[in-house]
Amino acid sequence: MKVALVQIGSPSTESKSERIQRAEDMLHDIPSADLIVFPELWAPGYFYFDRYEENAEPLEGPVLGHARRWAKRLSAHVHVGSIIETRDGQLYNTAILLDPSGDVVQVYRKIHVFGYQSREAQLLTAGEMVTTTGTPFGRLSSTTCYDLRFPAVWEALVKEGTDMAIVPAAWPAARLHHWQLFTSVRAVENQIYVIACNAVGEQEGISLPGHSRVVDPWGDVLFEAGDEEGIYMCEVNPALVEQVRREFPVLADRQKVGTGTSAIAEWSV
Ligand SMILES: O=C(O)CCC(=O)C(=O)O
Repeated sequence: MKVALVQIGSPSTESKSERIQRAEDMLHDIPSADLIVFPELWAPGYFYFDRYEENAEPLEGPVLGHARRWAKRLSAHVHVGSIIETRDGQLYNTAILLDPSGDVVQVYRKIHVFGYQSREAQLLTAGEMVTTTGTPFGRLSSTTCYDLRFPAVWEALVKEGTDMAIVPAAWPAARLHHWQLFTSVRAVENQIYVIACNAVGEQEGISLPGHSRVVDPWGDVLFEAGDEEGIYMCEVNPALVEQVRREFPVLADRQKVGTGTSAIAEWSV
């Protein structure tokens, strides 16, 4: 399975529609890919909070319209990263996966909206559900950026049978080491592929480092980009998930863990 990571920047000098057009140009002659992945909110730019309202779009908006064409032309699954979705009077950070016919096969609304040096949590409504989708490469799920820090999301994904988690992100350079740590840890603890595509460049004085990564279920980093914009290819073996779980069946040993005074009382008698 060939994965293409579209590590695109969102400079303030470019409008959303210009950026979508530039993404189309970047995709023009990429090598053949089975799955193409974009970063979080790449079209509007994650850190342009003052423009969230004007750059919001319904699910069937310009990003999805273009991505449908890309999926069909390139015969690939396309994960559009995420859009600012306007829905029933609320705004969401919504990730979308398309199949090679251009049909939407997954919608995920970011659960952990971010509030540290970010207005996302103030402006957007949090989603509530994880979803997984069957594909020829196994079950695929989405989790977005800050969700990486919350193991409960990942446990839920594994319960749903996920083999590969796609993580679009706008993760700042100031915490690059956390990005590298969490993308690796989530792959190892859940024995899944983590396919994580980060933004690059600068937005409102925040530096975004790229370093998009693909980590396999054994924790080997198959690919890590630098901080340059570009499309990066990585080969993935979907059969490895089953193999790692069979050889080292750690997930079967997960236990419910008690908390609180009753657990202490039981332990002390
Ligand atoms: O958790 C972090 O450090 C970064 C999160 C973030 O930037 C986001 O969720 O967009």
